[in-house]
Amino acid sequence: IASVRMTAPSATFRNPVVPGFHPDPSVCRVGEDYYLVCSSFEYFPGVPIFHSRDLVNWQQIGNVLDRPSQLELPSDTHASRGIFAPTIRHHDGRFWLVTTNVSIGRHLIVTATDPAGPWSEPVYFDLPHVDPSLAWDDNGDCWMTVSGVESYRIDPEAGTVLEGPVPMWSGTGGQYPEAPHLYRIGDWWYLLVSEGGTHTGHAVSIARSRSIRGPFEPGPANPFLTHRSTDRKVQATGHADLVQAGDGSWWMVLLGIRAKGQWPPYHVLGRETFLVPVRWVDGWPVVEEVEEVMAAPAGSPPAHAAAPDPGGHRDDFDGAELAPGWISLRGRPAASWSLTERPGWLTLHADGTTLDRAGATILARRQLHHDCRAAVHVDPGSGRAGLTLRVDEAHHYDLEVSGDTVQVVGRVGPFRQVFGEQPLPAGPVTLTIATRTHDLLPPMVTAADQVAAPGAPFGVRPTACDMVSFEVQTEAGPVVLAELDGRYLSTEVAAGFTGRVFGLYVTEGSAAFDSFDYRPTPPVVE
Ligand SMILES: OC[C@@H]1O/C(=N\O)[C@H](O)[C@H]1O
Repeated sequence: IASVRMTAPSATFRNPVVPGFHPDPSVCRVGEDYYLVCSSFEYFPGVPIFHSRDLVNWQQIGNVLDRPSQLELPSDTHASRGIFAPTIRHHDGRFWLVTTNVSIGRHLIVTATDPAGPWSEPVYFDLPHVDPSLAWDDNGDCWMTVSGVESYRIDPEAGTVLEGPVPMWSGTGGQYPEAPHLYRIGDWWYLLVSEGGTHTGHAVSIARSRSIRGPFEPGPANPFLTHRSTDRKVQATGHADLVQAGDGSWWMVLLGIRAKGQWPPYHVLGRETFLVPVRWVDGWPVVEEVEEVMAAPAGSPPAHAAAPDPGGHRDDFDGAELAPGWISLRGRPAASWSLTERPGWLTLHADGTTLDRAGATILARRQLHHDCRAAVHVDPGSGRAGLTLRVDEAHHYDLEVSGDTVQVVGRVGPFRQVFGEQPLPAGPVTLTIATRTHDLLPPMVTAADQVAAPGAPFGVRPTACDMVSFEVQTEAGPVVLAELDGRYLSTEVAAGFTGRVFGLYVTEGSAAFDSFDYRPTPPVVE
C-alpha cells in the first residue's frame, strides 16, 4: 500500500480544512476530484457537499438534501436532531449518499450523476442505529454498515434488506462504537470504527478480514488515532473516513474541535473537518497527531500556509438564487423569503415565531473563525428584525431593530435580558456582530464598571475570553451597544452537535436585507 509521497517541506496546509460546524465528514475521490459531505441536523437544506482538487481547498457546490421531499424536519424537530452522519461513495458511475434522519427514525439513500445535484428522491431503510455507510463487495452486492456495529446486505434501489444483521467488530471497548466504514484494499476488507463518543474521549480504531462478513482481526495499535488526555490544541478527534489520493497516497478526514480557555476548555465553532496524512506500516494505518498546520498533499498549492485565510464572504443578494451556504431552520417556506420582491435585497417575512421557538424565519451562515465580524445592512420597515449569533433556540445573542430602537438581547437557557439599547432613525441601518478571543484574563468586572460600561460581563473572571460585541452604524459613526461573554454560546454550555451561526431574521412583519458581509479579523495579539 503506497505511503504518503510528501512534497518539498515548505508545502503545508491549515487545519481545519473545512472550518465551522462541519462535523462527521465523509469523502470520496473520482478521478482528480474529491467530494466531501457533513451532517446538518435541524438545518435546511441538508448535507452540505464540497468539492476539492487537492483535499485542502474546499468549495461548497451545493446541498444534497435541498427539497422538502428529501428532508422531512417536523416543526418539533429538536435542535441537534434531524440529519446525522452521512457517507458519500461513488459506484457504477453514480454518487451515492446514505444518512439518517433521526427525527423520523429512518436511514435514507439518494443518488446523483452530478454531485452538485439534483440528487434523487430518498430510498428509505427502517433499520436501527446511526452512521450508515455503503460498500460494494466483489459480487457487486451492496452492504450498509451502521453504528453498534452491524452490517446488512441491501438492495439500495428497491429499499429492501437481503441479509443481516451481520454483527461486526465494534472497536476496542470504548463507548459508542460508531462511524463505521468498510474499505476493500488489496485482498483485505478493512473496517474503520470510531469510539469513545464525539467529545474529548473520541478515538479511531481499525480491523481487517478476508471476508466482508468477518471475522475481523483488530489492528496492532488501536486506537491508532486519539487526542484524549493530551494537551493538543485540536481535541475530540474522531469520526473519520479514509481516501486514497490520485498519486496513491492515503489521507483521512475527521472531525475535531479547537477548544479555547484553560479550565474547563470550551469550543464555540462546533466540530470541524480536519485532514491528516496516513502512512501504512505492515498493512496497518499510522497517523501523526492532528495539528493546525500540517504537511500538504503532493501537488497541492500551499494555499493556506501562504496567504491568510481567505474565508470571508459577502452576499449582496443580487442573484436569482441563494448561495448554498445559507441555511434555515427545519425548512424554508417559499412564502418566508424572496429575492425578487425588492430586487437586490433579500426580503424575509415573519410568521410570528420568536427566536426562542422552532419555526422562526431565519437565514444563517456558520461562524468559521474565532475572530470575525458579520455585518448586515437591513431595512426593518415596520417589522422586528436583526442579526443573531445563535447555537439553538435557548442560546442566542440578538442585535435587533424594531420601530425606532435598536437593542442587544441575550437568551441563555431560562435567562433573557436586554444588555444595551438606543434610539434609531427609521430606515436602513448597518448592524455588526464581532467576536474575538484572547487568552489573557481580562480584569475583573465590578458593579462600578457596569455603570460605566453597561453590558460588560458582570463579576465573572472568565478563564479565557471569547467576547461578542454588538455595533450599530449611526450618523456619528459606529456605536458599540454591548459586549457579552461568548462562553454562553459554546457547546459546553448549550450542548448539542452543532455550532454557532450568524442569522438574519425577522420575528414580526417583514424586513429587507441589502447585504451580508462576513470577514475573519486578525486575532488579538497579546
Ligand atoms: O454528529 C451526530 C452524531 O454524533 C455521533 N457521535 O457522537 C455520531 O457519529 C453522529 O452521527
